[in-house]
Amino acid sequence: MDKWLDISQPLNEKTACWPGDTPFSYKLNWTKQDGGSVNVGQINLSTHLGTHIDAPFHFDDKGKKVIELNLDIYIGPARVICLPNPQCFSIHLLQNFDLDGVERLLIRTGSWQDRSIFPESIPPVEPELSGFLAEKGVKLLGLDLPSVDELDSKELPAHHQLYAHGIHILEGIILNQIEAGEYFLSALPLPLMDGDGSPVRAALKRIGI
Ligand SMILES: N[C@@H](CC(=O)c1ccccc1NC=O)C(=O)O
Ligand SMILES: [Zn+2]
Ligand SMILES: [Zn+2]
Repeated sequence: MDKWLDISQPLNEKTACWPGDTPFSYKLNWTKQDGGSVNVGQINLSTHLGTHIDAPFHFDDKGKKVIELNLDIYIGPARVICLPNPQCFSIHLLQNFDLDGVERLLIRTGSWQDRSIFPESIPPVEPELSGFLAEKGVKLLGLDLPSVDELDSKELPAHHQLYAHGIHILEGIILNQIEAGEYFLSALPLPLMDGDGSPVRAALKRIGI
């Protein structure tokens, strides 16, 4: 039986955070050290910190909230492909891969080298890629980057176009140790009733070898 491979960013105060957004914090409200019977902590963080999924409500007031998202999107077979340091994610680049029947596509770019620093710029997903991926059957796109759009984008065209084509978004995965191939993915969001996004514990298990 193959091991689960953790592809999540560990969460602590140092986890790189979107500029101006809420960083991670954890504190103990009750402690054994102070005579309590248990340690009980409290966490505070942005819903878009670290490895996380976006709900459509993130960029559309009428969009689905996290609790409404189908769990099938986040559990099941996934293909990992390597695209080292792309300028952008275009149809031109992706058409070199056989993606027929791929439901969950995870792309390893290695573009975010120093995880302790939030990147200054990232390769964006070209909005036209959405239709191309949807035709292949993709319903989840995962990147080792903090967004699918340029970081200063206000219109978020890739976010909108992906969802318009039924493709959900997983951001900030760590794939440095993951070779291209077929895996089983588990990356369930928290049951946040009003959530615009959610941190996930993302993990892969090798299949088919
Ligand atoms: N789209 C990004 C997050 C994002 O855009 C964002 C996150 C926190 C604070 C501000 C943000 N965008 C501001 O224009 C994401 O999906 O994680
Ligand atoms: Zn996000
Ligand atoms: Zn996003």
